[in-house]
Amino acid sequence: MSPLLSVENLGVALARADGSKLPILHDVGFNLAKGETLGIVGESGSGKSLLALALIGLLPGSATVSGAIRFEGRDLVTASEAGLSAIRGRRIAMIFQEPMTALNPAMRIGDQIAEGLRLDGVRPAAARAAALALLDRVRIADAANRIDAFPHELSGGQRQRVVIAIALARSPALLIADEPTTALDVTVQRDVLDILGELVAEANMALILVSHDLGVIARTVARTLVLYAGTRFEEAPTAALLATPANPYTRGLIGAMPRPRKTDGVRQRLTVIPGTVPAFGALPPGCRFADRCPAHIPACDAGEPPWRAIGPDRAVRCIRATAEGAER
Ligand SMILES: Nc1ncnc2c1ncn2[C@@H]1O[C@H](COP(=O)(O)OP(=O)(O)OP(=O)(O)O)[C@@H](O)[C@H]1O
Repeated sequence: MSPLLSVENLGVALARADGSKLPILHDVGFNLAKGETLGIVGESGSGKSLLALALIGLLPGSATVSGAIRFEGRDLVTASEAGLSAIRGRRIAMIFQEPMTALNPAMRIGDQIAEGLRLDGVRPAAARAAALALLDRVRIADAANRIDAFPHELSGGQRQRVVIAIALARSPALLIADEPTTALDVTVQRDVLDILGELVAEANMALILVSHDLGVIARTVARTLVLYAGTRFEEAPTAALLATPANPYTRGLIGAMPRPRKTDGVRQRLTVIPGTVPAFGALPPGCRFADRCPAHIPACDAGEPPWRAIGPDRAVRCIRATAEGAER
Protein backbone atom coordinates (compact mmCIF):
# COMPACT_ATOMS: atom_id res chain seq x y z
CA MET A 1 0.00 0.00 0.00
CA SER A 2 1.42 3.42 -0.85
CA PRO A 3 2.03 5.69 2.15
CA LEU A 4 -0.16 8.69 2.94
CA LEU A 5 2.85 10.98 2.61
CA SER A 6 6.18 10.24 1.00
CA VAL A 7 9.03 12.74 0.94
CA GLU A 8 11.99 11.87 -1.29
CA ASN A 9 15.33 13.61 -1.69
CA LEU A 10 13.78 16.93 -0.67
CA GLY A 11 15.95 20.01 -1.09
CA VAL A 12 15.08 23.62 -0.30
CA ALA A 13 17.33 26.53 -1.27
CA LEU A 14 16.71 30.16 -0.33
CA ALA A 15 17.76 33.17 -2.41
CA ARG A 16 20.63 35.25 -1.03
CA ALA A 17 20.81 39.04 -1.36
CA ASP A 18 23.20 38.66 -4.36
CA GLY A 19 20.67 36.45 -6.16
CA SER A 20 22.55 33.18 -5.61
CA LYS A 21 20.83 30.23 -3.95
CA LEU A 22 21.81 28.96 -0.52
CA PRO A 23 20.88 25.29 -0.02
CA ILE A 24 19.23 24.78 3.39
CA LEU A 25 17.42 21.43 3.28
CA HIS A 26 19.33 18.62 1.57
CA ASP A 27 18.32 14.98 0.98
CA VAL A 28 15.46 14.92 3.47
CA GLY A 29 13.09 11.98 3.10
CA PHE A 30 10.63 9.85 5.02
CA ASN A 31 7.35 7.98 4.62
CA LEU A 32 4.26 8.36 6.73
CA ALA A 33 1.41 5.84 6.74
CA LYS A 34 -2.21 6.66 7.51
CA GLY A 35 -2.59 7.24 11.25
CA GLU A 36 1.17 7.14 11.89
CA THR A 37 2.91 9.67 14.17
CA LEU A 38 6.35 11.09 13.34
CA GLY A 39 8.46 13.53 15.32
CA ILE A 40 10.96 15.86 13.65
CA VAL A 41 13.63 17.00 16.07
CA GLY A 42 16.81 19.04 15.87
CA GLU A 43 18.51 22.11 17.29
CA SER A 44 17.43 25.61 16.39
CA GLY A 45 18.31 26.36 12.76
CA SER A 46 18.34 22.70 11.65
CA GLY A 47 15.55 23.38 9.15
CA LYS A 48 12.56 21.89 10.96
CA SER A 49 10.21 24.78 10.25
CA LEU A 50 11.27 25.05 6.61
CA LEU A 51 10.51 21.34 6.22
CA ALA A 52 7.06 21.77 7.79
CA LEU A 53 6.32 24.75 5.53
CA ALA A 54 7.60 22.88 2.44
CA LEU A 55 5.13 20.08 3.13
CA ILE A 56 2.17 22.42 2.71
CA GLY A 57 3.62 24.73 0.07
CA LEU A 58 4.02 27.74 2.38
CA LEU A 59 7.73 28.43 1.86
CA PRO A 60 8.83 32.03 1.23
CA GLY A 61 8.62 33.07 -2.43
CA SER A 62 12.43 33.11 -2.65
CA ALA A 63 12.62 29.36 -2.02
CA THR A 64 13.46 26.74 -4.66
CA VAL A 65 12.26 23.21 -3.95
CA SER A 66 13.66 20.00 -5.45
CA GLY A 67 12.76 16.35 -4.90
CA ALA A 68 9.27 14.97 -4.37
CA ILE A 69 6.51 15.33 -1.78
CA ARG A 70 3.67 12.93 -2.55
CA PHE A 71 0.48 13.17 -0.51
CA GLU A 72 -2.61 11.07 -1.27
CA GLY A 73 -1.26 10.41 -4.75
CA ARG A 74 -0.49 14.05 -5.65
CA ASP A 75 2.94 15.67 -5.98
CA LEU A 76 2.83 18.76 -3.78
CA VAL A 77 6.12 20.17 -5.18
CA THR A 78 4.59 20.68 -8.62
CA ALA A 79 0.99 21.35 -7.45
CA SER A 80 -0.59 24.70 -8.36
CA GLU A 81 -1.46 27.22 -5.65
CA ALA A 82 -5.15 26.38 -6.20
CA GLY A 83 -4.38 22.68 -5.78
CA LEU A 84 -2.45 23.34 -2.57
CA SER A 85 -5.11 25.56 -1.05
CA ALA A 86 -7.71 22.84 -1.67
CA ILE A 87 -5.55 20.49 0.43
CA ARG A 88 -4.56 22.90 3.23
CA GLY A 89 -6.97 22.86 6.15
CA ARG A 90 -9.12 20.14 4.57
CA ARG A 91 -6.64 17.24 4.07
CA ILE A 92 -3.56 18.65 5.85
CA ALA A 93 -4.04 20.90 8.88
CA MET A 94 -1.28 22.82 10.58
CA ILE A 95 -0.76 24.14 14.12
CA PHE A 96 1.95 26.69 14.92
CA GLN A 97 3.65 27.73 18.15
CA GLU A 98 1.66 30.83 19.00
CA PRO A 99 -2.12 30.24 19.21
CA MET A 100 -2.97 33.96 19.11
CA THR A 101 -1.59 34.23 15.56
CA ALA A 102 -3.86 31.38 14.42
CA LEU A 103 -7.02 32.73 16.06
CA ASN A 104 -9.11 35.69 14.95
CA PRO A 105 -9.25 37.96 18.06
CA ALA A 106 -12.60 39.44 16.99
CA MET A 107 -14.45 36.17 16.41
CA ARG A 108 -16.05 33.86 18.97
CA ILE A 109 -14.19 30.55 19.34
CA GLY A 110 -17.23 28.43 18.45
CA ASP A 111 -17.64 30.34 15.18
CA GLN A 112 -13.94 29.84 14.38
CA ILE A 113 -14.25 26.08 14.86
CA ALA A 114 -17.49 25.97 12.84
CA GLU A 115 -16.05 28.09 10.01
CA GLY A 116 -14.14 25.23 8.32
CA LEU A 117 -17.15 22.96 8.54
CA ARG A 118 -19.32 25.66 6.95
CA LEU A 119 -16.80 25.76 4.06
CA ASP A 120 -17.45 22.04 3.62
CA GLY A 121 -21.21 22.74 3.33
CA VAL A 122 -22.26 21.81 6.88
CA ARG A 123 -25.37 23.76 7.95
CA PRO A 124 -25.01 26.36 10.75
CA ALA A 125 -26.81 24.43 13.51
CA ALA A 126 -24.91 21.21 12.77
CA ALA A 127 -21.60 23.11 12.56
CA ARG A 128 -22.28 24.71 15.96
CA ALA A 129 -23.15 21.33 17.49
CA ALA A 130 -19.92 19.88 16.05
CA ALA A 131 -17.95 22.86 17.44
CA LEU A 132 -19.42 22.21 20.88
CA ALA A 133 -18.51 18.51 20.69
CA LEU A 134 -14.95 19.44 19.63
CA LEU A 135 -14.58 21.88 22.55
CA ASP A 136 -15.57 19.01 24.83
CA ARG A 137 -13.07 16.69 23.15
CA VAL A 138 -10.21 19.15 23.68
CA ARG A 139 -11.40 19.37 27.32
CA ILE A 140 -12.54 22.96 27.50
CA ALA A 141 -14.54 22.84 30.74
CA ASP A 142 -18.10 24.14 30.56
CA ALA A 143 -17.94 24.13 26.76
CA ALA A 144 -21.61 25.12 26.36
CA ASN A 145 -20.85 28.46 27.99
CA ARG A 146 -17.34 28.94 26.61
CA ILE A 147 -18.36 28.40 22.98
CA ASP A 148 -19.19 32.10 22.64
CA ALA A 149 -16.02 33.34 24.33
CA PHE A 150 -13.43 35.41 22.47
CA PRO A 151 -9.80 34.17 22.37
CA HIS A 152 -8.58 36.81 24.86
CA GLU A 153 -10.96 35.38 27.47
CA LEU A 154 -9.05 32.06 27.46
CA SER A 155 -5.68 31.00 28.91
CA GLY A 156 -2.77 30.16 26.60
CA GLY A 157 -3.33 26.42 27.03
CA GLN A 158 -7.06 26.75 26.33
CA ARG A 159 -6.33 28.82 23.23
CA GLN A 160 -3.98 26.16 21.87
CA ARG A 161 -6.66 23.53 22.54
CA VAL A 162 -9.12 25.65 20.52
CA VAL A 163 -6.53 25.74 17.71
CA ILE A 164 -6.37 21.93 17.89
CA ALA A 165 -10.19 21.79 17.70
CA ILE A 166 -10.12 24.00 14.58
CA ALA A 167 -7.45 21.78 13.00
CA LEU A 168 -9.37 18.58 13.73
CA ALA A 169 -12.81 19.91 12.75
CA ARG A 170 -12.54 18.99 9.07
CA SER A 171 -11.05 15.53 9.79
CA PRO A 172 -7.79 16.04 7.87
CA ALA A 173 -5.69 12.97 7.08
CA LEU A 174 -2.53 14.69 8.36
CA LEU A 175 -1.87 17.21 11.10
CA ILE A 176 1.44 19.07 11.15
CA ALA A 177 2.19 20.68 14.52
CA ASP A 178 5.26 22.97 14.63
CA GLU A 179 6.41 23.55 18.23
CA PRO A 180 2.74 23.54 19.38
CA THR A 181 3.56 23.71 23.09
CA THR A 182 6.77 25.74 23.18
CA ALA A 183 4.97 28.92 24.28
CA LEU A 184 3.19 27.15 27.17
CA ASP A 185 4.14 26.35 30.78
CA VAL A 186 5.56 22.85 31.31
CA THR A 187 2.47 21.41 33.06
CA VAL A 188 0.12 22.93 30.46
CA GLN A 189 2.44 21.56 27.73
CA ARG A 190 1.85 18.02 28.96
CA ASP A 191 -1.94 18.41 28.95
CA VAL A 192 -1.96 19.84 25.44
CA LEU A 193 0.38 17.11 24.13
CA ASP A 194 -1.67 14.37 25.73
CA ILE A 195 -4.90 15.75 24.26
CA LEU A 196 -3.24 16.08 20.85
CA GLY A 197 -1.93 12.49 21.00
CA GLU A 198 -5.29 11.06 22.10
CA LEU A 199 -7.36 12.88 19.50
CA VAL A 200 -5.02 12.04 16.65
CA ALA A 201 -5.12 8.34 17.66
CA GLU A 202 -8.93 8.33 18.00
CA ALA A 203 -9.34 9.85 14.55
CA ASN A 204 -6.62 7.64 13.00
CA MET A 205 -5.03 10.86 11.77
CA ALA A 206 -1.33 11.01 10.87
CA LEU A 207 0.73 13.50 12.89
CA ILE A 208 4.03 15.25 12.21
CA LEU A 209 5.22 16.89 15.40
CA VAL A 210 8.09 19.35 15.00
CA SER A 211 10.04 20.19 18.14
CA HIS A 212 13.52 21.09 19.38
CA ASP A 213 12.59 19.20 22.57
CA LEU A 214 13.12 15.42 22.59
CA GLY A 215 11.00 15.20 25.74
CA VAL A 216 8.00 16.51 23.80
CA ILE A 217 8.71 14.08 20.96
CA ALA A 218 9.21 11.11 23.33
CA ARG A 219 5.83 11.73 24.92
CA THR A 220 3.84 11.91 21.73
CA VAL A 221 5.10 10.11 18.61
CA ALA A 222 5.95 6.54 17.56
CA ARG A 223 8.76 7.36 15.11
CA THR A 224 11.33 10.13 15.08
CA LEU A 225 13.42 11.79 12.38
CA VAL A 226 16.46 13.72 13.60
CA LEU A 227 17.57 16.70 11.48
CA TYR A 228 21.00 18.29 11.69
CA ALA A 229 22.14 21.33 9.69
CA GLY A 230 19.41 20.82 7.08
CA THR A 231 19.66 17.09 6.51
CA ARG A 232 18.41 13.86 8.09
CA PHE A 233 20.75 12.23 10.59
CA GLU A 234 18.71 9.39 12.03
CA GLU A 235 15.27 7.85 11.76
CA ALA A 236 13.98 5.17 14.13
CA PRO A 237 11.05 4.12 16.28
CA THR A 238 11.12 6.67 19.12
CA ALA A 239 11.71 4.07 21.86
CA ALA A 240 14.68 2.54 19.98
CA LEU A 241 16.07 6.00 19.18
CA LEU A 242 16.05 6.92 22.87
CA ALA A 243 17.36 3.55 24.10
CA THR A 244 20.15 3.01 21.53
CA PRO A 245 20.77 6.20 19.55
CA ALA A 246 22.86 5.21 16.52
CA ASN A 247 24.13 8.65 15.55
CA PRO A 248 26.48 10.46 18.00
CA TYR A 249 24.43 13.62 17.37
CA THR A 250 21.26 11.88 18.56
CA ARG A 251 23.16 10.68 21.63
CA GLY A 252 24.19 14.26 22.29
CA LEU A 253 20.58 15.47 22.01
CA ILE A 254 19.47 12.82 24.50
CA GLY A 255 22.26 13.77 26.89
CA ALA A 256 21.10 17.38 26.73
CA MET A 257 17.50 16.53 27.67
CA PRO A 258 16.53 18.10 30.99
CA ARG A 259 15.26 15.37 33.32
CA PRO A 260 14.09 15.24 36.92
CA ARG A 261 16.74 14.24 39.48
CA LYS A 262 15.69 11.19 41.46
CA THR A 263 16.13 12.88 44.85
CA ASP A 264 14.46 16.29 44.66
CA GLY A 265 12.67 16.33 41.28
CA VAL A 266 14.65 19.36 40.11
CA ARG A 267 15.06 19.43 36.33
CA GLN A 268 18.70 19.39 35.40
CA ARG A 269 20.55 19.80 32.12
CA LEU A 270 23.11 17.01 32.09
CA THR A 271 25.43 17.67 29.15
CA VAL A 272 25.50 20.06 26.23
CA ILE A 273 26.76 19.32 22.74
CA PRO A 274 29.90 21.47 22.38
CA GLY A 275 30.15 23.94 19.49
CA THR A 276 27.44 25.25 17.20
CA VAL A 277 25.60 24.15 14.06
CA PRO A 278 27.74 25.15 11.02
CA ALA A 279 26.51 28.03 8.84
CA PHE A 280 24.70 26.87 5.69
CA GLY A 281 27.16 28.85 3.55
CA ALA A 282 30.19 27.14 5.13
CA LEU A 283 29.35 23.47 5.56
CA PRO A 284 32.28 21.09 6.04
CA PRO A 285 33.15 18.79 3.08
CA GLY A 286 32.40 15.60 5.01
CA CYS A 287 29.92 14.97 7.81
CA ARG A 288 28.14 18.16 8.86
CA PHE A 289 28.57 17.22 12.53
CA ALA A 290 32.30 16.36 12.22
CA ASP A 291 33.78 19.23 14.24
CA ARG A 292 31.42 18.63 17.19
CA CYS A 293 31.42 14.84 17.15
CA PRO A 294 33.03 12.85 19.97
CA ALA A 295 33.32 9.80 17.66
CA HIS A 296 35.02 11.70 14.81
CA ILE A 297 37.72 9.86 12.79
CA PRO A 298 39.56 11.13 9.66
CA ALA A 299 37.27 9.11 7.34
CA CYS A 300 34.34 11.29 8.47
CA ASP A 301 35.86 14.20 6.50
CA ALA A 302 36.19 12.29 3.21
CA GLY A 303 32.71 13.11 1.96
CA GLU A 304 29.12 13.35 3.12
CA PRO A 305 28.16 10.06 4.80
CA PRO A 306 25.42 8.27 2.85
CA TRP A 307 21.96 7.74 4.32
CA ARG A 308 21.89 4.01 5.05
CA ALA A 309 19.66 1.40 6.69
CA ILE A 310 20.94 -0.19 9.90
CA GLY A 311 17.89 -2.37 10.53
CA PRO A 312 14.44 -3.03 9.10
CA ASP A 313 13.05 0.22 10.50
CA ARG A 314 16.15 2.29 11.25
CA ALA A 315 18.42 4.42 9.10
CA VAL A 316 21.23 6.81 9.81
CA ARG A 317 23.69 9.24 8.23
CA CYS A 318 26.95 8.29 9.99
CA ILE A 319 29.72 5.99 8.86
CA ARG A 320 30.36 4.83 12.43
CA ALA A 321 26.81 4.03 13.53
CA THR A 322 25.40 0.59 14.28
CA ALA A 323 21.92 -0.39 15.50
CA GLU A 324 23.51 -1.35 18.84
CA GLY A 325 24.28 2.32 19.47
CA ALA A 326 26.67 5.05 18.40
CA GLU A 327 30.45 4.77 18.53
CA ARG A 328 31.94 6.90 21.27
N1 LIG B 1 12.33 33.25 5.28
C1 LIG B 1 13.63 32.97 5.42
N2 LIG B 1 14.56 33.72 4.79
C2 LIG B 1 15.88 33.45 4.95
N3 LIG B 1 16.37 32.46 5.71
C3 LIG B 1 15.50 31.69 6.36
C4 LIG B 1 14.08 31.90 6.25
N4 LIG B 1 13.46 30.96 7.01
C5 LIG B 1 14.46 30.21 7.55
N5 LIG B 1 15.67 30.63 7.15
C6 LIG B 1 16.96 30.03 7.52
O1 LIG B 1 16.88 28.64 7.28
C7 LIG B 1 17.52 27.92 8.32
C8 LIG B 1 16.57 26.90 8.91
O2 LIG B 1 15.52 27.60 9.58
P1 LIG B 1 14.29 26.88 10.29
O3 LIG B 1 13.43 27.98 10.85
O4 LIG B 1 13.65 25.91 9.38
O5 LIG B 1 14.99 26.10 11.48
P2 LIG B 1 14.34 25.43 12.75
O6 LIG B 1 15.02 24.12 12.89
O7 LIG B 1 12.86 25.42 12.64
O8 LIG B 1 14.81 26.37 13.91
P3 LIG B 1 13.97 27.07 15.07
O9 LIG B 1 13.71 25.97 16.06
O10 LIG B 1 14.91 28.10 15.58
O11 LIG B 1 12.74 27.62 14.44
C9 LIG B 1 18.02 28.94 9.31
O12 LIG B 1 19.39 29.16 9.05
C10 LIG B 1 17.23 30.18 8.99
O13 LIG B 1 17.99 31.33 9.26
